[in-house]
Amino acid sequence: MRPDPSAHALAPAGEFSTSERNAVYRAIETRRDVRDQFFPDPLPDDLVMRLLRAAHAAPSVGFMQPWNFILIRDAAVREAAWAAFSRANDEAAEMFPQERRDLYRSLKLEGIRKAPLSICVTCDPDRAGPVVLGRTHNPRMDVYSAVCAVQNLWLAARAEGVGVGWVSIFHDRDVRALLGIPERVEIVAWLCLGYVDRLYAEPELALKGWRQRLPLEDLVFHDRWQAR
Ligand SMILES: Cc1cc2c(cc1C)N(C[C@H](O)[C@H](O)[C@H](O)COP(=O)(O)O)c1[nH]c(=O)[nH]c(=O)c1N2
Repeated sequence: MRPDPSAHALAPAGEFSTSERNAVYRAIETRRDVRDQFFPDPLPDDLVMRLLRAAHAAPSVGFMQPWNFILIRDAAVREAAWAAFSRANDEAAEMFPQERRDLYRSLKLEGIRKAPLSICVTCDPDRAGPVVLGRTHNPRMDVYSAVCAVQNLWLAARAEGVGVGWVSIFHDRDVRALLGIPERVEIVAWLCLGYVDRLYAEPELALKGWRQRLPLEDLVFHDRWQAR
């Protein structure tokens, strides 16, 4: 039976108070990718559930909610993930020109062993059947939806005093084998989570001279693409 739409009145959008609005922007602007500042203390289950509920509140194409969240607390699994990272990171280092390679190698690019919890976020393209509202002309839309879930979790974590670090320096096949993820399911993110009490004021990669934030005005076009 179809739900009766008239039974669902629109709720007032409501205004955010100034402090609520400031809090949202503060979470956005001070969120950081965390690699090294994790405390080892386990995250309470109710906190993890709040973060997952934030992720699950994300927008998704055709409301397909294609995500799964694999919670990884087992130190042996995290150790194996770190080994997979380490192999991939050695390969990655070789791909940069010599003058960048030493700087690359000096960067800490994961917190897999230090963070008490990892979450692997996946995208199941079959979650809502073969034809999905909004995905028909761009099959990547399901993965974009899963990335929205990651960002919701990341911002909620910032407000909870929990650091999050996204690690993508892996061969897909290594993570797939480690966690038993079927071929048809896409691996979207490996996230490291743990309490933090200090965060860099700017992206660590900027502070360490890897790459600087681009001026926003260079990225905004009006009405059409502008060659610059
Ligand atoms: C899809 C994706 C994948 C990765 C990242 C991010 C995203 C969005 N980032 C984090 C990235 O380096 C970081 O977001 C930027 O440097 C900006 O810093 P803040 O996030 O603002 O601290 C990241 N960082 C890292 O140390 N190792 C990694 O493998 C990755 N992978």
